[in-house]
Amino acid sequence: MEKKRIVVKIGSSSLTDLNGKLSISKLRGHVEALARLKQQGHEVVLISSGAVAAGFKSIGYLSRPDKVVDKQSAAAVGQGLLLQAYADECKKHGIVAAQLLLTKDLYKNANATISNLLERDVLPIINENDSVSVKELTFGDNDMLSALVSRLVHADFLMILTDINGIYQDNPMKNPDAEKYTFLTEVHQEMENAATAEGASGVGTGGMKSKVEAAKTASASDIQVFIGSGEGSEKLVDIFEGKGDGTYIGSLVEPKVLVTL
Ligand SMILES: Nc1ncnc2c1ncn2[C@@H]1O[C@H](COP(=O)(O)OP(=O)(O)O)[C@@H](O)[C@H]1O
Ligand SMILES: N[C@@H](CCC(=O)OP(=O)(O)O)C(=O)O
Repeated sequence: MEKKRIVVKIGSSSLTDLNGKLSISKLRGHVEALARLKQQGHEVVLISSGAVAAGFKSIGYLSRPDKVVDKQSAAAVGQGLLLQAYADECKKHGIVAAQLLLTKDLYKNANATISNLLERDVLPIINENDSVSVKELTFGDNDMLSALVSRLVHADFLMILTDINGIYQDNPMKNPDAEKYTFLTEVHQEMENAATAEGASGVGTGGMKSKVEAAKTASASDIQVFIGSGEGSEKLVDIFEGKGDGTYIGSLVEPKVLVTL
């Protein structure tokens, strides 16, 4: 199989339990799938949310806080815990994990470091440096961060894992009859209109809207995009092979069908 450079983005909704707290068992499942993808010979970069989810309880909040400074404080505590959990799980698969906390004004400086880490078979794990990112200087959310990093490192594939199995014509939480987009060659206007900022879980930022914007940014640079979910240790390999449960945007993965609604 041809070696590809793959960026995997895991959102808060895919890392948390029903109370919005970091779920180590979910994280463990993702690491197993990342390890399988690496075993196939691909270069893998992980963009992981979850710092706020991992930290809010330790600093006295019963649920995920809303105020920016509270989230920044929760992230300051949680990021260390998040990375420790990743490092522990990665070690079980013989993988060394590296942490990169990026800011919007300086993220391009990370390019050489990421490439060097990939050459050394290390798994770069990237998050926004939440505690120092103020409103004017944030990526918005990790969806756009994942698209920009994908462009920076000339990735072939961006896989955005979330709590829903793809992009629907309408938010399925409101409209259960909404149909799903499966394979598209590019983001089109109907899809942009369909994707709302609402997040069902309440732990994510940006909802589907930010994922579609990220998909638009990445696919404009010829990066194949997948947005959806999956189960088990083969889920990322399945996504790579076109068997993922979600929406594909781009022309790397068959079938190359443009769906127009
Ligand atoms: N058109 C749509 N298709 C699918 N999901 C949508 C759509 N519009 C809004 N959503 C919502 O977006 C949510 C995922 O976004 P979010 O909670 O931010 O995830 P994450 O934490 O993974 O970044 C879904 O749970 C769903 O409720
Ligand atoms: N950087 C924040 C997450 C921000 C974010 O975009 O979250 P999500 O929409 O769940 O990917 C954190 O680590 O908690």
